[in-house]
Amino acid sequence: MTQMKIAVAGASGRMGRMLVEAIQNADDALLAGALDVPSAPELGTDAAAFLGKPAGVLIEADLAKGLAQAAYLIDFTRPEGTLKHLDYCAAHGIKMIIGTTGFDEAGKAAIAAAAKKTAIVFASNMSVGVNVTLKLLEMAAKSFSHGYDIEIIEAHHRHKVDAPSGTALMMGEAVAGALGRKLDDVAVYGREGITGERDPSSIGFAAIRGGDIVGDHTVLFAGIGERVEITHKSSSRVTYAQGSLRAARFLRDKSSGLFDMQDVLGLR
Ligand SMILES: NC(=O)C1=CN([C@@H]2O[C@H](COP(=O)(O)OP(=O)(O)OC[C@H]3O[C@@H](n4cnc5c(N)ncnc54)[C@H](OP(=O)(O)O)[C@@H]3O)[C@@H](O)[C@H]2O)C=CC1
Ligand SMILES: O=C(O)C1=N[C@H](C(=O)O)C[C@H](O)C1
Repeated sequence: MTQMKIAVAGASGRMGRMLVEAIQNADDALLAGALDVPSAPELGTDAAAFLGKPAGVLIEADLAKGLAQAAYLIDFTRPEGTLKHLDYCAAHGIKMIIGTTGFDEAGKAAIAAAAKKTAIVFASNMSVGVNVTLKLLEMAAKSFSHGYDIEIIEAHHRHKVDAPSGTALMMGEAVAGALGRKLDDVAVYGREGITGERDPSSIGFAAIRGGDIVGDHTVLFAGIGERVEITHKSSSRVTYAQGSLRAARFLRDKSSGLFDMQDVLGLR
């Protein structure tokens, strides 16, 4: 089988490096390009230099140069970066795997529109564990639909810029959907001061930031006399990188369409 020619955006970032390493170690993938912002100190250097084994691929800021050889772009950057890459990829038929979080509604609509021109997997969490947990949450939410308060607690490293995490929001969507509620109508993002008693239909979010926590998520169903907690903890970013490669493999035979990791993992 031919190798997938994959470029990585944000190549010198935490996820970018994980992805470069995963591609270098995969028999069915070839690192075909690397992008980063013009101010990145690593610009112009070999994307795999940090592994001590150069790939012969330089980190570029220019999209035409960085994507010239690529059939896929894996993008874990920031919404404004991803949306710029999206336009280019849609215009040039480059498939995308988008892991970036923190999009507003307009950003999500732009991704859906681009998926009419190229194939895209877009998911706030690429790990198998989190995606299976989403199914467990749907089941639990249906059983705890009355008499249980639902709160979502997430913890991440000190460098994370968006809150709540994309995963916490996906978990909120899964739980709200199973209960026939709209997350926008019931979400409570943090509490302070005289808040009044808890609205029983609400879904609360709390975000913790500190140190090098890779990503912890707990959904709490709190009743009278008991509580159930469903928790996922990532101990390494490798799970996100491997999930992204699975997503690229899933896109091999697709030329357009918007998919998520539930599609990739056959969980829908
Ligand atoms: N879906 C999933 O499974 C996962 C999603 N994520 C998400 O991925 C994203 C990146 O996370 P992480 O790797 O930790 O972050 P980092 O900050 O370590 O990496 C982001 C990279 O993108 C670059 N970048 C920043 N702004 C832009 C821009 N406007 N255009 C292009 N590139 C840009 C950064 O450059 P510079 O450092 O110079 O600013 C950096 O190289 C986040 O949104 C995070 O939530 C993370 C892990 C898993
Ligand atoms: O920024 C991170 O690190 C992570 N971001 C994703 C999110 O916002 O859910 C996925 C994972 O939790 C790590």
